[in-house]
Amino acid sequence: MAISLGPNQYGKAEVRLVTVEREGPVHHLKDLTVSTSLRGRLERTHLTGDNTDVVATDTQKNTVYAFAKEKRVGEIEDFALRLGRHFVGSFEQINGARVLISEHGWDRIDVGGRPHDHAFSRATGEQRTTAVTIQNDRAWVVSGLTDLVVLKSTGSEFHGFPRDRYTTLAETDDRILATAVTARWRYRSTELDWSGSFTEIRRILLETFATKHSLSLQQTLYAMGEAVLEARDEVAEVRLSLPNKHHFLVDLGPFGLTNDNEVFYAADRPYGLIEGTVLRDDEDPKDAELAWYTLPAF
Ligand SMILES: O=c1[nH]c(=O)c2[nH]c(=O)[nH]c2[nH]1
Repeated sequence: MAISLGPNQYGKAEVRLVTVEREGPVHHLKDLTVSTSLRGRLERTHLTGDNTDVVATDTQKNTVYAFAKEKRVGEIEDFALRLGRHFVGSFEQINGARVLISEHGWDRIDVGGRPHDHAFSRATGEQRTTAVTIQNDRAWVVSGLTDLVVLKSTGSEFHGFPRDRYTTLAETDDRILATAVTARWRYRSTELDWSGSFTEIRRILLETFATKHSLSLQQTLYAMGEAVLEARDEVAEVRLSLPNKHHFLVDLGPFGLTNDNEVFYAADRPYGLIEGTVLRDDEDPKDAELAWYTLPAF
């Protein structure tokens, strides 16, 4: 029986990097979690333990910190591209790299109506993300956001689904719709105004969630992805993962009270999980395959 080494990668996961950029008394904070993975001619270490080709994960971590000092970190996409290209360009045996970065937000503390120069409070759980893939001299960028929690208190219905002997869910033409958006979008280019693009895509996702009258979370998911692709030429495809954060009407009957869509129980789990991809038809599927390889499907 012949046995061989299949696809593999290795690196340092979740390097925590915080930088302070000083503009006189005003400080600018960047708070990142960076993961690097390298691919290439790595049979020797796996098959015999000969580490000649292994760029140590410790070296990968140190490179993240040194790069943060040597040049302004800037946008997470640019930082990830620099790191990935460095590893592939510097080591002949390494022909591919994946760099994942999530950015944690900090808001300036308001003191007497003025944003403080150097004191911050952690923003919500929402994070901005990027996944950069380098393969020889090519690069792909998949950016996104996680945990953008949204709720609309009307403008959402759910009915017309099949009923069998296990179905108890009541049909509704007016329910709360709430979710924590994880969105990732694949860019068609590696040189962009990343921050401007992110801000616009986030705005479009929020606006569409708010304004699209929803007959299902699936319909809302498609509408959100479609709106991004219609407005943003730089985006090739959008993947969304939307947990349905159910808000159930509380039965107030036992207390002799009616519930006119006013009192809800916010369930923690289980939750519906609606996931999907919205695509342009004219894209090369090979690009998508390489850009998403080993990333969560949604
Ligand atoms: O928007 C929804 N989609 C579903 O597939 C579903 N299933 C369910 O029980 N509630 C909902 N809501």
